[in-house]
Amino acid sequence: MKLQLALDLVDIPGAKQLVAEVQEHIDIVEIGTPVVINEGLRAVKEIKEAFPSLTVLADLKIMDAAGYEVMKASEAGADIITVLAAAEDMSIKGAVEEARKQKKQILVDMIGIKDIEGRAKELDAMGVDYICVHTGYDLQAVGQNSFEDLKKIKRVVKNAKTAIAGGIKLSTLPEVIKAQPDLVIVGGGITGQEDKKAAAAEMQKLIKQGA
Ligand SMILES: O=C([C@H](O)CO)[C@H](O)[C@H](O)COP(=O)(O)O
Repeated sequence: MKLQLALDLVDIPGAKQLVAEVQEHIDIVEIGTPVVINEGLRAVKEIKEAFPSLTVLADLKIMDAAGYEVMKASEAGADIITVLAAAEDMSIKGAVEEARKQKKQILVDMIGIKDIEGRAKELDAMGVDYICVHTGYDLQAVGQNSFEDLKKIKRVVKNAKTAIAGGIKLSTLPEVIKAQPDLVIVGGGITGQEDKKAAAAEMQKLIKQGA
């Protein structure tokens, strides 16, 4: 089980500072969608150059023109690129094909999907690398989480790795770990803490114990 730090509410210098602080306690650093919107793929490039040994995920949430966008994110240095599960199958397949060419990986984000099991089975058959259940900020605000959805995908996914994102905190991490995802994605649960390094270290410890 791996820990991914999601960076959403920072600029490039802020991202570098944060990664420098917690890097020994995380496996993957995510350049979040708001950062890509504000700073472009330059954010991916600069973080990869500054921290070459860390796996970098570009959270582009691709919906169309997937092959092209995966190619551009790959050129910027992303190791993993996100595509939305709601995208057309043609787009998912295009993303997987381009990622194979570039020796990169695709994480599919299930945000907004209603038939979790059905879509996860289809995505698994299309050869995606990760399937991620995700409660976005807007549903976190009304108290939702993806813990049950994680159990659902764990039951049906045979090949892809499983991941979970959305409002995970130190207090809820043990419940997440029990369901044994391959990847736990945490943003505010680390970046919103006063002592970010301590929060990341504690999460890493729990994950290592539970893996
Ligand atoms: O993907 C995300 C969200 O849609 C904003 O881009 C976040 O990175 C993801 O939800 C993890 O962040 P937290 O919910 O703060 O843990």
